[in-house]
Amino acid sequence: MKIGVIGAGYVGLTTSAVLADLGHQVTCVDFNEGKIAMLLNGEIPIYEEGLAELVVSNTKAGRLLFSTDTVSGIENHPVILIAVGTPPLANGSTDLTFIKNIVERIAAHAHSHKTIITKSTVPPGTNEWICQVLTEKGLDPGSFDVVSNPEFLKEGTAVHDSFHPHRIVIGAKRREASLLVRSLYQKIKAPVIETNLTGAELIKYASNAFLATKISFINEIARICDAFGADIKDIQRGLSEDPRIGKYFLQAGLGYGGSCFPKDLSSLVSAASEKGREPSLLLAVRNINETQADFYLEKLESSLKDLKGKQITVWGAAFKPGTDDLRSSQSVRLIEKLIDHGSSIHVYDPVAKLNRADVTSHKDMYDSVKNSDALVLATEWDEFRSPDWNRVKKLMRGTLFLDCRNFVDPGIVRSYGLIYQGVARQ
Ligand SMILES: NC(=O)c1ccc[n+]([C@@H]2O[C@H](COP(=O)([O-])OP(=O)(O)OC[C@H]3O[C@@H](n4cnc5c(N)ncnc54)[C@H](O)[C@@H]3O)[C@@H](O)[C@H]2O)c1
Ligand SMILES: O=c1ccn([C@@H]2O[C@H](COP(=O)(O)OP(=O)(O)O[C@H]3O[C@H](CO)[C@@H](O)[C@H](O)[C@H]3O)[C@@H](O)[C@H]2O)c(=O)[nH]1
Repeated sequence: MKIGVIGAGYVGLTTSAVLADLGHQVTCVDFNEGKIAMLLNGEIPIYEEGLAELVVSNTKAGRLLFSTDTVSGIENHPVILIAVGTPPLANGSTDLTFIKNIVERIAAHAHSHKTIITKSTVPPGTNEWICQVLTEKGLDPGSFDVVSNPEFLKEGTAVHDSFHPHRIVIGAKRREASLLVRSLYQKIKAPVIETNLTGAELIKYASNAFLATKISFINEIARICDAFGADIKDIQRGLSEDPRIGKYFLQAGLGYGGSCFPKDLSSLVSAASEKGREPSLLLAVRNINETQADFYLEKLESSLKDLKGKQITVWGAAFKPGTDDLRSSQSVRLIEKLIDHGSSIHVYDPVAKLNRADVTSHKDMYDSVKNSDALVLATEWDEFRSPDWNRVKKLMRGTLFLDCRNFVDPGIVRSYGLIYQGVARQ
């Protein structure tokens, strides 16, 4: 099938490469000229395991093209997949500017039947609204279909997740449109859930809200365990053995970040409030996450007495390992709090680039700890699991190690003469 994908970000680029690999003819369009120039040059603008290989092989096979020409992307493809950003506004609701822009362009340049697939995460009611706008702008309702087909990939494992999704959700008004989208993914083995447009939008929001709830739940339990001197890792193990609870998304720590959970939770809160429904659980989930960094800050403060003038090294800046994405990173939230308290910050991340005037970024993890009073592990990259602790201890001025992700063995760290600290760790 001929597909025009609008947006070459984490979702658009991955989806383009995967659809091309499944045998479709894909043109990935982005108005960011720099991004498209890189892609045309065989370079990948984001860090995502396996994506470069997939892009290169499908480009060579002639199934994957890149362009900045949105109009041709619309005119030349019967299937248009929207994967533009839907960032948060200051009040927590969703900024639909990029979606509106593309819908207007579709209205102006759709000269034959179009199946418009919304992959971007959008608030309930948005796809119905797209149908309405297209009709108001003069498109015959029979000349287009709008399908909500939300994306569930995780950054860091985006390619794998796209080939092996837990489910494919398709929201449509007409059976034919739903079947067409099903056929795009014919080669992928996954349960298909068919619903209407708003149902699909809400499955996406409910999924992210539930996962965020699990994380805030375990972080609240960690706060309680910390007060009683219990180890959260034991509680996690005990919970996970019950299949009704499950073992995923119960890693206590600094809390959730990224471009999705914080934004989508706020968007759902906003959508619910607009309809007069008080989302009290979601508000609590968000509140726990927003205050989680304070617990780690207090741990540092209680050990170092005064954070002012202290040199603190932070390992990990990305919102999670496996990505260069810094959006809503909890590590950055903690760094900003430390700066506010007068600490000087040194950062090392194997991939993410934190370019800020008030932070010293290092290319080498050992250089980053030289003369530091404390070392903070904020993102659990593999290379932080068992560094040369001897070297770390010798290079540091102080002895404090704060593990914000419960990632390393406290006994090992202590055996090198360092002080191990965490929330609810023994
Ligand atoms: N990042 C994820 O892990 C993830 C997972 C599932 C769903 N989502 C959702 O998918 C959507 C995209 O997320 P992302 O992380 O890929 O965003 P992104 O910011 O990485 O990429 C969006 C791209 O769209 C381009 N764009 C915007 N308007 C355009 C237009 N009119 N024409 C051409 N290009 C245009 C931008 O230049 C940008 O490159 C969001 O709604 C997000 O919530 C993201
Ligand atoms: O047990 C856990 C699991 C995750 N996290 C944190 O939660 C955040 C999000 O992690 P993850 O879900 O792995 O990454 P995302 O790439 O943001 O993916 C989420 O958001 C995407 C965008 O909507 C969805 O498509 C995915 O299904 C959903 O997992 C990160 O900061 C993690 O550190 C925890 O603190 N504890």
